[in-house]
Amino acid sequence: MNQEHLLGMTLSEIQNIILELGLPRFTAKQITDWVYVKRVKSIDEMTNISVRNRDILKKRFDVGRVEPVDVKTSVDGTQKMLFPVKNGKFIESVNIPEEERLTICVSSQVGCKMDCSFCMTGKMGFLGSLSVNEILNQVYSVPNAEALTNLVFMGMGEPLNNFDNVMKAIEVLTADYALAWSPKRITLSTIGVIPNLKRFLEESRCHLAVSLHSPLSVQREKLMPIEKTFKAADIIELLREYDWSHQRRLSFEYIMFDGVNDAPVYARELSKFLSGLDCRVNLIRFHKIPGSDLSPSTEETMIAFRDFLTAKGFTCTIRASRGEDIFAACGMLSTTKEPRTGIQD
Ligand SMILES: C[S@@+](CC[C@H](N)C(=O)[O-])C[C@H]1O[C@@H](n2cnc3c(N)ncnc32)[C@H](O)[C@@H]1O
Ligand code: SF4
Repeated sequence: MNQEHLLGMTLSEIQNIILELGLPRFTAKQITDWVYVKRVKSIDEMTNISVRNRDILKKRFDVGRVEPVDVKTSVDGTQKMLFPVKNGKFIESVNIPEEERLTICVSSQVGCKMDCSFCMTGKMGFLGSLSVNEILNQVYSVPNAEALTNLVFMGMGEPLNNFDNVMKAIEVLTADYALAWSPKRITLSTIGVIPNLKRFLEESRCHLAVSLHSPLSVQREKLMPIEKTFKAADIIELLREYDWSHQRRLSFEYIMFDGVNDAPVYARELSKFLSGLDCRVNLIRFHKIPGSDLSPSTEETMIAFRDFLTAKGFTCTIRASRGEDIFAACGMLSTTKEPRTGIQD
């Protein structure tokens, strides 16, 4: 039986279905409450809906919750979950505990077509986009799901290449009838697919992280083929049109590659490139991947780079690597072969 899933539907979509099925109008709100707030896994648990009406629902729908088939826990407490998705494929999600927070790093696609030279997910190629159900199932089915405080779209895939489903997932996360999260608890990371970036800025109030990695177009193009189509300079120009001085946060991610983009001249160019923008810069240690000549910068180089940008007035941090021992760190997610045999840093 190919059931449709309730998890992933907005209130108005459920209202339309309720009308179609001839059920009482208030059933829609009861369903969103059971699925999104009470977090039930089956229609039978929706005990304030009559048995007859539950039977009508069950003919076409299920809740659509899927448990991870594998959970790995890092020495630093980071957890990586492997979820099955449609067509026999798999995706990974990561839970990152830190002080008072528990952040989930969700995937938006299986693989990615953007082919950045430093990224394991990119090496998989593009195998499909996740449905709203598959995105939200990560949020509902990871261990400690009810304790999650923040969400980042930094797992597998380019979220702006799955725009409609990512935006609908954000709608559910922030809707009063569902999790009622503040959009400030959500950060979308993108390499800058400009048309959808513009829509994201206009249609959501979530934080934005832009993967920049070089202030120089020629170099960025070598690292990230997207630069041919959407130039970082045009992304910056677009971002300058928005007011970032209030609650919404803009950050730039900058992976530091030894001898490539980590010399003082790059720090100077970067500060000129971003000058006047109210933003943060996150320096990311490169997690080495098989088949790539790139290597991580040294700790001293990263500190000097950070100190330069800080002196120029930027809030600049060196992002702590989390979950490297279980291949859960940024850019290390890949589900080409399961179970994976492992790569070494
Ligand atoms: C995997 S991407 C997913 C989100 C989106 N596609 C993007 O590129 O921003 C999340 C972050 O991981 C970074 N990343 C990718 N490969 C990496 C690696 N090998 N080491 C460190 N960071 C990496 C990306 O540059 C990006 O900033
Ligand atoms: S860094 Fe992001 S956009 Fe680039 S290949 Fe990896 S997932 Fe795709």
